[in-house]
Amino acid sequence: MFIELKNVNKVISGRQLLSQVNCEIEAGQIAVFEGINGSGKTLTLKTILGLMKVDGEVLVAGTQVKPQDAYPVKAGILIENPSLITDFTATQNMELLAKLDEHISATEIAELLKYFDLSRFPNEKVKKFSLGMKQKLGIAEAFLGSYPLIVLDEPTNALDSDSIDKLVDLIKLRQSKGCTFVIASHDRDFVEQVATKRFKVEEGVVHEA
Ligand SMILES: Nc1ncnc2c1ncn2[C@@H]1O[C@H](COP(=O)(O)OP(=O)(O)OP(=O)(O)O)[C@@H](O)[C@H]1O
Repeated sequence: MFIELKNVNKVISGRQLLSQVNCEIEAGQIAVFEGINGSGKTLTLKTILGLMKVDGEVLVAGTQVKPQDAYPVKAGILIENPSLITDFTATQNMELLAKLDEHISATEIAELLKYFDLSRFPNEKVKKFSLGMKQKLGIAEAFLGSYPLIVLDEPTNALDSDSIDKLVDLIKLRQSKGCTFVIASHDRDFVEQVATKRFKVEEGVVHEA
């Protein structure tokens, strides 16, 4: 099993935000967590990535996830709003992220930016970008480095339908090369197109759909 959550609980200020979560995701799956706003999708993704301390056990690629580590799980990540430096251009943002991994080449950066139609304004700072352009840059960053795991929180937010089609194609291409995806989304059309495994999240309870 590539990802395992065993009896995971999270309580903040007396509120049970994740309740006895058990789930298993095999390598190469596109696992989608669905649920209404505030149901616990983002918290589940953060748990998998070790971005939040929880009670219970979290395993990724057979290793216990330790939130106290600097970079607990190596993955491509788009979680909540893309964390972009708005005074940088798209390329500069990608180059900054690429510093984490010596294998990332300038060609890979250029190809991803071109794929998401972000190379038309090479000197434009991100602060001038539209919401959709920022979202696409956040997605491009998540695909950078070809990590075996990519985690995307509401990736279709602010995207036009052509961009969603491109995202779907790229997810499927990477899956065909063995990448595992964990996605939170309430975009039903998108979920129908990509999901190979679906989980419903309701008030912090996760069950397989
Ligand atoms: N740090 C925190 N402290 C207290 N409550 C929190 C914290 N983080 C999240 N919550 C609460 O936990 C619940 C689940 O949050 P989560 O962000 O996982 O929702 P979600 O399913 O991703 O929703 P959305 O679709 O709106 O993104 C929400 O009620 C939220 O208010």
